[in-house]
Order: sequence, then C-alpha cells, then structure tokens
Amino acid sequence: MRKSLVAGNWKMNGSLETVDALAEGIVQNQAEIGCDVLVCPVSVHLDRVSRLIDGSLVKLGAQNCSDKSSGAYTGEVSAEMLKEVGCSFVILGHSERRTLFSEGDELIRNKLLSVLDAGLIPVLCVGETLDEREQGVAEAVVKAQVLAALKGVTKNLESVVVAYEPVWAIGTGLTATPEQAQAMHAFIRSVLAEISEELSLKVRILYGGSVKPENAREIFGQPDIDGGLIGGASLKVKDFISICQAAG
Ligand SMILES: O=C[C@H](O)COP(=O)(O)O
Repeated sequence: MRKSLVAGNWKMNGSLETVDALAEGIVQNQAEIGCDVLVCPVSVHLDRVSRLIDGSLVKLGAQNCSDKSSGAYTGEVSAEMLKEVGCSFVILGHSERRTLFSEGDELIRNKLLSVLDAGLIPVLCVGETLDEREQGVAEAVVKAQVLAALKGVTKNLESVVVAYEPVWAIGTGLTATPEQAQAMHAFIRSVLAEISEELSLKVRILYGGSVKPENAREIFGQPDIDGGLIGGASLKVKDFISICQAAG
C-alpha cells in the first residue's frame, strides 16, 4: 500500500518572514494532515525551515542539487550538504530546470544517483509540453524521461518518487482532467513495470500542475495518483492544508 505524499514546491518565493509563517502554519495544522507532507523552500531557507519543522511530521526537501559531491563548483550545493541541514527529499528535473536552466536527461540522472547515494529520496519530475501532447507524443516523451533518469539505477531505486507534471498545466490554471492524469500515471506505472513489476507497485507517482483545494480531491481519488507536487497553492497555509487533507 502506497502512502500518499503531498509536496509543496515553494519555488523562488518568500522572505524570512513569510517562510517562517508558512512553515509554522503548516506545523500548527499537522494534526489535520493524513498523508506524508513535504515542504521545499529555496536552499538559503532550508536550514531555517529545518529548525522550524524539527520534531513535527513535516519533511524537508530541496528544489535541486548538484551531481557533484564537493569541489570547485561555484554556486552548487551537494546532496550530502542538503542531508546535513535536514533534507530527506530532493526535487530533480523540474520542467523549469529543464527549460530555463537547460538541464538534460544525463545531468538529471547523475543528480539522481548523487541523491540516492546520499540516502535521500529524489522526486523525479517528468512531463510533456502542450505541443508534444498535441502531436500525440506525450507518452513517448514521458517514457524517455523516466527511463533516461532510472537507467541502470539499482541502489535505493524503490524510494524514488515520480512527479508527473504536464508542462502546460504548471502555473497556468489549466489542470489535466483527472482522467488525463490517471491515464498518464497508469502509463508511467507500466513503464516502471518494464524495470520491475514490484518497483511499479511501490513507487509513488504524484501529479503536479495547478492543483488547488477545489480540484485536489478528484485528482487524488484516481487509483494511480499517490498525491501531488504543489506550486502556487503551497504558499498559502489554508490551501496547502486543505490539499493535504484531500490526499489523506
Ligand atoms: O512543482 C510544482 C509544479 O510546478 C506545479 O506548480 P503549480 O501548482 O503552481 O501549477
């Protein structure tokens, strides 16, 4: 049985003041959350949020990490460093990293290996653009992204979380219908089954893209959707808690 997970990707938002209020608000309402919950602030806020959520049920994740372990890599942060400040998850391959920062499949795979080596859990983001969906190649694109990242990976593979985020639904207000999302999630599970049947049953697959309190319950009600990766709506305590309740 897979336990639902709701992850808040705070992206490059917030100040020390608003991040404190957000973290404290989520912790104060944790009794109402019936699923695993994760918050992912910017790296400069990680240590602070780690202290604020210490002792609570809320887990900490980073939005990115280096594929390198240490050395002359100005501006980079390693998986071990993230672990040291309390992270247990790392988002990898988000479409904003793929498109705005030119991250390709090979780099994402190397990052994934570093994250797994450090004993952290990668949240591997995959998803097609609107153009790719309209051309009928959405499944092929998503399959290639999943297999490129997981190819040859054996260590801690079952801990990996996959987040399906159709690029056209991110921050746009457009959401995949529950049926569209379910179909892609079932497809991703079939791709995982090509690696191992057992793996496909264990891996949690989250949906991301304009999830809100109003649509969360129907999306999370689909059999292959194990929770969500939430952007905009994770920045408001009330909305985020309500989305977590929908998953629990
Ligand atoms: O990582 C989160 C996703 O990009 C979804 O963002 P959104 O909920 O603002 O559409």
